Amino acid sequence: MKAKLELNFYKYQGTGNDFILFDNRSNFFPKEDTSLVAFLCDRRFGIGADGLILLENHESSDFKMVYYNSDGNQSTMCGNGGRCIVAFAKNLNIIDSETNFMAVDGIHHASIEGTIVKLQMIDVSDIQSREKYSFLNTGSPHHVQLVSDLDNLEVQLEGAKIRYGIYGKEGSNVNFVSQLNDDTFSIRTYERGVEGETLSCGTGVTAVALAMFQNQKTKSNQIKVVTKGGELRVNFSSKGSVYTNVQLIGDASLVFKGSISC
Ligand SMILES: N[C@H](CCC[C@H](N)C(=O)O)C(=O)O
Repeated sequence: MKAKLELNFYKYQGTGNDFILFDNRSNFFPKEDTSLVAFLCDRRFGIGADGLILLENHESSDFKMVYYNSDGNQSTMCGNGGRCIVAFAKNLNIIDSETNFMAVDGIHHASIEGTIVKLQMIDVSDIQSREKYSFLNTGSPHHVQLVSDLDNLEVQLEGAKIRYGIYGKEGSNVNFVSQLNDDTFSIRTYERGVEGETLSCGTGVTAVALAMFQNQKTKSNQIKVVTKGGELRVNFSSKGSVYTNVQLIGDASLVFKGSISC
């Protein structure tokens, strides 16, 4: 018989990508219980979210981020989740306006002003360009493909075909893109581990900005990306095909807090 848990949680969203966050500095959370994570993320039977994030102590940085997709499994870096945990750490008075925190892909510097969080992403140096798409890793794996009619695309269907058809069990996130003007793109993303379209995907937005620059669709290194959940900006430096000082910038805020018995 599993012991009853009374869990105090915080619900955050970053441009519509939504997460359940726990202050797990006391290590109370049963981190191997994937069915609990999937239940909490369930939009009918649980709280509902695209993912779940634990904030934990870390010996040499302000805190550690542990990320789970809504399927219950721990996964690779989440850019929007990274922006939300910075807002969470600020609200917990763990940080002021700047921070360095540990995540699955290493240390991230970030700053927060109001609800706008600027998150440094990993350097990117391996963008694989094919005839119809690019593949790169911005902390999570991303397929990036320009399409003609983004608004009417069946993202669930077409995204799953690519996620399973090209990338197999390991999978990839799948981003469909249209160019609005020289420095602005619109995207829709099928997210691995959610196995569906999310309103935005931070590592996906970052991947689109870098792939569009690499493929000479833009000359700007300050890119605006329009998602269903709002606008994000990606700034970066480039030297040849190496991208550094990659900054993901946008809104992240608390929606509500609560407790759940399970
Ligand atoms: N679903 C992604 C992780 C979360 C990415 C997304 N929520 C973001 O904001 O970067 C994966 O398993 O690769």
